[in-house]
Amino acid sequence: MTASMPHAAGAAAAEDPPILQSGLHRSRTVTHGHAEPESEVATMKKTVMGIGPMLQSLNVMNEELRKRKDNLLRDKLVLEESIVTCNKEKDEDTTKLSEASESLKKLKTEHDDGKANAQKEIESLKQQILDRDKAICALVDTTKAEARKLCGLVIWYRIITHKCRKTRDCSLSSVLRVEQTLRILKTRPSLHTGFQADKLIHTTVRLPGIFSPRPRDFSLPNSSWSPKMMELYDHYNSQCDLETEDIESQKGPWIRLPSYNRILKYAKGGVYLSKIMQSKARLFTRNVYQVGASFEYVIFLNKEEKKCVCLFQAGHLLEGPPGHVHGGAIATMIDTVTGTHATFLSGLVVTANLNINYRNAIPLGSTVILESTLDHIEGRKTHINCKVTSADGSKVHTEATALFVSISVSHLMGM
Ligand SMILES: CCCCCCCCCCCCCC(=O)SCCNC(=O)CCNC(=O)[C@H](O)C(C)(C)COP(=O)(O)OP(=O)(O)OC[C@H]1O[C@@H](n2cnc3c(N)ncnc32)[C@H](O)[C@@H]1OP(=O)(O)O
Repeated sequence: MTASMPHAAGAAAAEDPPILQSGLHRSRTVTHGHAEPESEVATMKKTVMGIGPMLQSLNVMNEELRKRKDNLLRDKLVLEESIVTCNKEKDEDTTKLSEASESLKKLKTEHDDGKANAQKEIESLKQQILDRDKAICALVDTTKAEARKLCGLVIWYRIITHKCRKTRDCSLSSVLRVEQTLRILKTRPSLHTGFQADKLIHTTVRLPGIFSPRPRDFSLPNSSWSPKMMELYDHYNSQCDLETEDIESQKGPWIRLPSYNRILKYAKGGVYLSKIMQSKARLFTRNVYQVGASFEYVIFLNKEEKKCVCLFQAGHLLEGPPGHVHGGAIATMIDTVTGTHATFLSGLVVTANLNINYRNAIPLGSTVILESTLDHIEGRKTHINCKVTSADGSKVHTEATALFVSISVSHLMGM
């Protein structure tokens, strides 16, 4: 029976749900088969009765599906909305990004311009410093002996004045003010009328702070000084004019020379000056901060008698022979005192020759006196004698002669 069904009916049956299919199948069987019609009807009825709940569940399913579809549609709408928002934000971000990169580009250009300008200014400042350095060298290199002396004193005596400690210029500005200094130097009568030591000293105290602005003065007494050292210090210091810090107007026969651990302050940029102004450079005799450990000394200068006296207390770091001072340390002190003395007398000098006779060893920790006297000056040569004695003068420890030769600043730079 089933095999004889027409194709159209078979196709329709294939599209119907399985439950309906069985009912239809039977009704078709009844129609074509003409067999047991009543039971067929009853079956049909049963089938139709069964369809109701099925339809109900299908409707429930349908409703659920519809709800899900609605939910999905709502979700889709929400998603679409957020996509729109995202796109808007993306557009805004893109605009902001392009604005930011634009201003970054602008900033970079400004920065580059600023950098180039600063570079130019630095170059021009360097050139100014260089020009001034050259001007100093040119002045020093003049044939005038007074000019040489003057410039030597300008360099060296700056540190022996009290006034230099009051100057607080930074290195760069001080170098830039060299021009002003040069003007002062050129108008000094001493350049043309002969060497006038007092005036030169006075000139040097006007110099801007090439030197350290407020350095520690190592020549002042400290807790390590022995009673003998203090006694001698008081003796000479009481003969110094304490009223004024200006060397030119000091009336006492003695001047206590301040002493710092840094002679020249570092100046940036200048080829010539920076060659001799090294930031880490420290005076050999003043580079130990621990009081009493190495060289404790103070130099007094007597302008009228053209002599120097140095009170020296040798610390435990200066040992040579057990319990006694190293010969090199003694030589160092002799060179220092005679060198300072020669500088006062002749301006910028270097030691050319030093002859030393060690007569009696110096006990470590003891106080001795170094007396530096002028032998004679002969052209560029300054001959100095030096004697090292015990504090009471009863024992001669060392005797020396020293030769100092005057040099120009450019010689110093070329050394
Ligand atoms: C107040 C301020 C305080 C400062 C505080 C600092 C405290 C520190 C102080 C510390 C101070 C420490 C100080 C230091 O530690 S200074 C450091 C140690 N010294 C040196 O490094 C000096 C190196 N030498 C030179 O630069 C040159 O050789 C000099 C400049 C010396 C001479 O070369 P230059 O080419 O310029 O000149 P020249 O050769 O035509 O000679 C000129 C004249 O000199 C005579 N001659 C030369 N050499 C000798 C010799 N060995 N014995 C005897 N005679 C000598 C020569 O015959 C001639 O005489 P004459 O033919 O004209 O008659």
